[in-house]
Amino acid sequence: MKVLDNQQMRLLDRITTKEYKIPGLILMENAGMNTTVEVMKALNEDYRKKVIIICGTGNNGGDGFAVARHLYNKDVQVKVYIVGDEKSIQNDAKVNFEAIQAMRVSIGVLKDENDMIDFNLDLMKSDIVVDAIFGTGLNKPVKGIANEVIGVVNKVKRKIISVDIPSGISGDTGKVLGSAIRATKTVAYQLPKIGNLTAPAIEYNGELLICPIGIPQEAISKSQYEAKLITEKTLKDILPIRGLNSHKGNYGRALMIAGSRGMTGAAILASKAALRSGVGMLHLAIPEELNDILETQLTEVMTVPFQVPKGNAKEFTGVEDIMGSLQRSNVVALGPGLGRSKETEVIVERVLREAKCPVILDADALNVLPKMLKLLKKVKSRCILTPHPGEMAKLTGLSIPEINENRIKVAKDFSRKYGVIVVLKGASTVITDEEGHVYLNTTGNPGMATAGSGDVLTGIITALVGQKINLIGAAMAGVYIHGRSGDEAAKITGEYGMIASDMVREVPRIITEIVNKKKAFD
Ligand SMILES: NC(=O)C1=CN([C@@H]2O[C@H](COP(=O)(O)OP(=O)(O)OC[C@H]3O[C@@H](n4cnc5c(N)ncnc54)[C@H](OP(=O)(O)O)[C@@H]3O)[C@@H](O)[C@H]2O)[C@@H](O)CC1
Ligand SMILES: Nc1ncnc2c1ncn2[C@@H]1O[C@H](COP(=O)(O)OP(=O)(O)O)[C@@H](O)[C@H]1O
Ligand SMILES: [K+]
Repeated sequence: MKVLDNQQMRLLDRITTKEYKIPGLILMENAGMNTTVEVMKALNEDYRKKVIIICGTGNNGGDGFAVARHLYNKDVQVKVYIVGDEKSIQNDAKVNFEAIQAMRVSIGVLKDENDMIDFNLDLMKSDIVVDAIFGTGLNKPVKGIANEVIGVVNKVKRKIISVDIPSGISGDTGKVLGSAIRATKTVAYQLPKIGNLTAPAIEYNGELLICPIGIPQEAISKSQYEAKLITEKTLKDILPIRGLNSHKGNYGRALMIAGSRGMTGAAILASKAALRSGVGMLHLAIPEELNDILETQLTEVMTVPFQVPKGNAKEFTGVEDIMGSLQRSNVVALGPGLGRSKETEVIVERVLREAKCPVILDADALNVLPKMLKLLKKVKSRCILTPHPGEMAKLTGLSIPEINENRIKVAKDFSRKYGVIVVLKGASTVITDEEGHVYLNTTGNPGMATAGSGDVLTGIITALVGQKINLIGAAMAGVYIHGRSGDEAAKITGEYGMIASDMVREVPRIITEIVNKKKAFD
């Protein structure tokens, strides 16, 4: 599914009205009708309940007036409040405004402090609030009376249904512009906006519902978009069905360089996740002193023990053992639990210079990467980087808040600048490629914020690349499966008690489920 920014949504609206001759008023009517259905569900047929509809002076407010008209016709107790000057209401919104005036729906206007008294009283008596203050037209920080209204609405803890996007959220970035409504449910029209899906705004949507409003499919298929959502359907096109006559050689020979004293768990998690995601053969390069413990823990993995010098990193001859194994691999992943030592620097540098196969860089490989960023451009094959915002901050020199306020742009810029695929982790993981494509993940939950969770992701992506899935497909499928494994694990343990191994356990079942659906479809 496409995800649009404000301008792209406006363009799609315009194409619908101009080229497909569907008047904006019809779109607004569909939007109003669909939102009314959601309000009716929230009312649960209890006609004693009161609904307040807060409308801005733009088309988002127009949708709100249409909702008011339909609810009023159904004998629901409705009160409309307009934030701003009603004289500035125009076009389609004005048609709906004049209709509710003619129908004598109760309307109040909020222009200054004095108007807040009645509003507050009505708000206290209300059961449901419909938020139609700002939609995709929000273009500056919310101030004055609108800011005050948002503040009090958030405090009264009513059911809040936001029209298109919670008012105050930037549809372009998901950033809170001053203040924003914290909705219980958001009814987004036709396609989600970036702001509906990216952090930090995902906290504000409540339940997100995408409702059609009558924009023609042809117009949507031709429309420009900022990002695409990764869904189960995306994966059906990515994950191959295994040939009956296939053998382990068909599914890759992956090299994982992970783990160090005190961080063997990272190597174990990444390795198990890779095996559980179907890689044919997995070699794990680890310091020799850890070989016994890892061989005991990882029955199916072949270890590549390497010597770590006691003193001078220049005497790190063990790196040649790793490079030898690299020559025979069709994917290499490095970083989980590797430590931030001089040896790690040597390993990362040598891999970037010598690898002929795709390279996946995570954790400590990313931590030492700022010293040798330019090498990324020299890699013979392609790279996937899987930073969390902290690692991204080191890679870019930006602060973590700067990254989180503009996740898509930051990832996109880095991908373009260095010619790599970026998987910027966190709630709603963003994936970007060298050509500026953006993909947003829909799976996962806060239970995944637990040590080792990222190592599992690295393992899954490594296995998929090993199985010769193209890199961007592997990154997309990897984050989706990883998030679903978190969602499935949370159903059993809950978010508090979930640990990374619980996620590994769920991976095979999720992959099988998707591939089986694909088989049934084929
Ligand atoms: N055919 C269509 O297009 C369809 C569109 N649809 C709906 O329209 C919505 C988009 O409508 P929109 O473009 O009219 O913008 P909207 O979000 O209502 O806000 C604009 C108003 O807010 C004002 N304003 C902005 N920022 C402000 C601030 N910080 N503080 C104070 N004021 C501020 C701005 O003022 P101005 O910039 O003019 O000064 C203007 O008055 C979309 O989300 C969907 O719900 C559906 O009906 C389907 C058909
Ligand atoms: N709130 C959340 N919602 C969805 N996914 C999350 C959330 N918090 C963390 N995750 C996911 O969990 C993983 C954590 O990775 P990372 O921060 O590298 O952890 P670690 O280094 O401990 O393994 C990432 O894939 C991230 O997207
Ligand atoms: K809104």
